[in-house]
Amino acid sequence: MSERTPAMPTDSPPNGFLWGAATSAYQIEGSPLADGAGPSIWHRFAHTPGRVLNDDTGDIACDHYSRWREDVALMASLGLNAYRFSVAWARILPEGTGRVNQAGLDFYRHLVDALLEQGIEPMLTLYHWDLPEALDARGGWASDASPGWFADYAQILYRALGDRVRLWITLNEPWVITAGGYLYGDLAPGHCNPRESAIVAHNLLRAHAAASASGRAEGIERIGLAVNLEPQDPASDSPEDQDAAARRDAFINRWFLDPVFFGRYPAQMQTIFGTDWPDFSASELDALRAPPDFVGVNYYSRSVVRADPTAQPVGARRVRQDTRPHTAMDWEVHPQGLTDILVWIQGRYGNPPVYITENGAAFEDPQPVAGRLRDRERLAYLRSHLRAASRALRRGVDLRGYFAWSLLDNFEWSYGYAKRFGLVRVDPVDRQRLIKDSGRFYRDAIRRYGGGR
Ligand SMILES: N#[N+]C[C@@H]1[C@@H](O)[C@H](O)[C@@H](O)[C@@H]2O[C@H]12
Repeated sequence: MSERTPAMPTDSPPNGFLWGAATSAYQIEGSPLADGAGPSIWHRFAHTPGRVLNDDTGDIACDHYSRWREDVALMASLGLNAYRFSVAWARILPEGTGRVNQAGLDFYRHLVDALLEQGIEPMLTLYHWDLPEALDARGGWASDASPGWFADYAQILYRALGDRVRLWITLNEPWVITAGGYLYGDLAPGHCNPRESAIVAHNLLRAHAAASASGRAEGIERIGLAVNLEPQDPASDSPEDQDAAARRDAFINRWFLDPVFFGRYPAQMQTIFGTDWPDFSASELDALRAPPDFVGVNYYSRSVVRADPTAQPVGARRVRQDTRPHTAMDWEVHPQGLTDILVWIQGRYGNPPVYITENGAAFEDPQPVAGRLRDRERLAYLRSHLRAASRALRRGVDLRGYFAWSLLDNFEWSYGYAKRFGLVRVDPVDRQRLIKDSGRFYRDAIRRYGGGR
């Protein structure tokens, strides 16, 4: 990679295109119990020995709860015109329902006002995995009452911030919430129960519908759903591999989008879960229909899929593409998959407005030298994926923005601080911020193609 900023990778995007970065509360804020906040399931999970690499916790994280003014200034210096963040439910409702913690609301109101003062559009995620511990004690997302809890929480935020936040996301990655938290158990709350996971997924969809309706009632006009999407390419032309890829496509890409757009689950879900799949009535399925005003696409990589009856519950497994570059998460670098998945949404769901709400990569960063961090691999990843987004725009996809994951190196869930996705380095000792070369590249791309703030 030449020392000079590489040729920009993309045609001019449409006017009003958002150039942002994304984070989430538990991953960056720290101070999880400050100013009256209640504990979340991630506070408990991270403090459970053995659950997180190196027993890292989000107790400090990026110390954003104290440094938010500095971080807004950092966003402005990068030229961002948008910023996606999440609200920690337990800062607003320490017990999950009932008593509102005004200090929690004030934190997010100050953050939003500071963003607006800098001409940065806030995109607010209502739920990014950190359920109040008090609600998990009452059954959590497996509880039939959970959609109501979520809708009530959402209404509090709509009323507090709806006059200044225009872009709302109900849930971040319901598939990961379900699979990580209730099927595979590597994420909070750490359950491994297929039937419970199917019920949790259903309640998450009910919660999205309830929070969407609650938002409409409050005059909120742009409510989206952020989903992790991953093209599933069969490893061969064999019927077995083709069927395996189709099952994994249903399991990962359509489990949540088909219900919200069509009011039905993919047919493969019954095959995948067998007797663990609940017998949902027609009215229960129809109640899931809640088309989002926009789809938030979190894209990282694709999968090449081979049939494998031992790889349950889908009977399919990923085949590593050893000849291709991979990130520190061992995910193949495959920018064409971003174009493909955006075009897939366009064709399957009627070309809805789309934001790339997360795209980025973890790599083993070099140490900074003379105040510069040359993260060449992350810069190349960003460049190739911006180019891929540009190809989708040329195909007529209604793409309205791109949010890099992530603004800051942060708490990467069960990997702790071992995996770094940031455009900006956060020193593990003093939390000092340092814009990496990838951040400089993004800044230059925004200046040249972004239309500015
Ligand atoms: N892993 N990984 C990085 C990133 C994670 O840090 C985000 O919180 C999730 O929304 C999504 O999984 C993607």
